[in-house]
Amino acid sequence: MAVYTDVSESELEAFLAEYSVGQLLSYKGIAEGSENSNFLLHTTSGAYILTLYEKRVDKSDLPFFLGLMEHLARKGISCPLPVHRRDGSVTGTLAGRTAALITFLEGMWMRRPIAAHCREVGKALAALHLAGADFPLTRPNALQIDGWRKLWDGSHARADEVEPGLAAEVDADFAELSEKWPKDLPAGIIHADLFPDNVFFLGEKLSGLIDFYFACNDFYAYDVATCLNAWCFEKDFSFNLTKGTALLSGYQSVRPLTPAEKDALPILARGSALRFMLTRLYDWLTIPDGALVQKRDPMEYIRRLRFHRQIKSPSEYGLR
Ligand SMILES: Nc1ncnc2c1ncn2[C@@H]1O[C@H](COP(=O)(O)OP(=O)(O)O)[C@@H](O)[C@H]1O
Ligand SMILES: N[C@@H](CCOP(=O)(O)O)C(=O)O
Repeated sequence: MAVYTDVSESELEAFLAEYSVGQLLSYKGIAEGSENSNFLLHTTSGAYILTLYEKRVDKSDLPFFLGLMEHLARKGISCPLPVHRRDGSVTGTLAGRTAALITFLEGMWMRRPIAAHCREVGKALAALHLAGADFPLTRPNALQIDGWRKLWDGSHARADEVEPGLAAEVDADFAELSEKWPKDLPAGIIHADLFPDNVFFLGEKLSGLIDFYFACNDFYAYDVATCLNAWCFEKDFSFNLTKGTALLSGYQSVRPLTPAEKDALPILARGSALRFMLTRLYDWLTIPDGALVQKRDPMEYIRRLRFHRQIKSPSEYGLR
């Protein structure tokens, strides 16, 4: 459960007094998510999400994240909007944490996405890339190879507890990825975490994107690779070519990939799998058992890494 910080009714009411959102009617912690503490709020003016920013969010990045949501919404991307306080600011302090109120988005995330959902996600991702192109702020991706190394340094010594031989296996990935990582591909604002739990649907129609707290500037095709990892593998870790084809053709119907982006897809998919394996591994080894947060299995991403290592051509992802 992602509620790291408890909030009392009286402190929440004092926080809300700075906004023009009416009176608090109810609030409850949201079990889903892993990075921040989230609450669903009902006030006399409607439903809102209250987020208290926790360990992985650098508070100096909040103008980027919240400003990006406003920019994308203005450009027609369906995403939450930060609610402004009476003084015009979009963050305040609550229970000792920096906190923001954002609008509630209707819809639910797909536990078992089908190809039609993957196609919609591909289209939405490309639309996000185009809409972000003139966003004036930038944020380097903290989770590129150097950032991965820091995570790895904190986990390496215990990696073999998860699976014997894992440390050596991942060391070899680092060596190869450092050598082959692309240097020059089309780049701009990327979501960087567009997993199924961050995409809402009403039926088969995509109703919105949430959770921009990993958004940054990086290669667009890296975002595509992350979506292939997050949306197109089955529970048995087989890659679903029909879903891959749907996601990639959806993306390309809005923003065609360049030949260089297509060629880079296997190495980007491998790097993306390594990145998510590393954050999961770090949490797996450091979050105490019994903590109120759902730990995600790093092995799911080791299995993807193993798949990407043996890819010979980007067409194996369903690329046309
Ligand atoms: N704007 C929103 N509208 C509706 N539900 C939301 C919204 N933002 C977050 N949620 C709910 O909160 C959960 C956690 O949000 P998320 O931003 O993914 O948290 P975290 O950054 O901690 O992973 C989501 O799965 C969703 O159920
Ligand atoms: N998507 C990441 C974890 C980040 O969680 P989120 O709830 O913020 O999307 C993973 O699956 O490892």
